[in-house]
Amino acid sequence: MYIRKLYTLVFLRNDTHILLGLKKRGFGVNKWNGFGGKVEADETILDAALRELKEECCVTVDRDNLKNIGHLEFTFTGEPTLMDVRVFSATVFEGTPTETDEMSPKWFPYTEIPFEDMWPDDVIWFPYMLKDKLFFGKFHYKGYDTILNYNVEELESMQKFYHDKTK
Ligand SMILES: Nc1ncnc2c1[nH]c(=O)n2[C@H]1C[C@H](O)[C@@H](COP(=O)(O)OP(=O)(O)OP(=O)(O)O)O1
Repeated sequence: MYIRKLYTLVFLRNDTHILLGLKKRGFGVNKWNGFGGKVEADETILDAALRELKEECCVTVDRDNLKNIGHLEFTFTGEPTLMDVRVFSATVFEGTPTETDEMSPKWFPYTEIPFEDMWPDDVIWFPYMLKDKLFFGKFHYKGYDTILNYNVEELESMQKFYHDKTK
């Protein structure tokens, strides 16, 4: 039985590029990733996603333009925590992505995503996101560099996925 901790992860995209941020401190330092973090006790997942995006790269997204596109679960050998990461994407946003204390943002063409400097799982599930498919990925790590086993599947609908999950 794991202790589930909720996180958000937001990607801004256009037809050719995706915005990633280089993490400047803390968990995942020096890795490129989307923008996100822990969901606080007093906020909804959507509110947390919007807050983290603003805090980390100074961009705001209207909540109607933030689409839940995937669900990721990470477990680690010998650790009681399950990281439950809700993945979002937006193509419409306000503001210019700007460096903050936590993240340094940069647009990458889809053909030049720096997977060698990202979490090892990203190269496995990014193709679903880039093909606009909904997805559920589960990864079990030894430490933070080695994936011991994983499964990724395409989903029909996020609503159905969460509905079925709570049955
Ligand atoms: N393996 C993997 N692949 C892709 N994305 C992630 C991981 N592990 C992760 O943690 N993440 C994502 C999930 C979150 O968006 C961040 C981690 O959030 P974190 O920076 O720890 O949370 P904050 O609330 O911002 O933390 P503080 O620095 O404020 O304490 O990475």
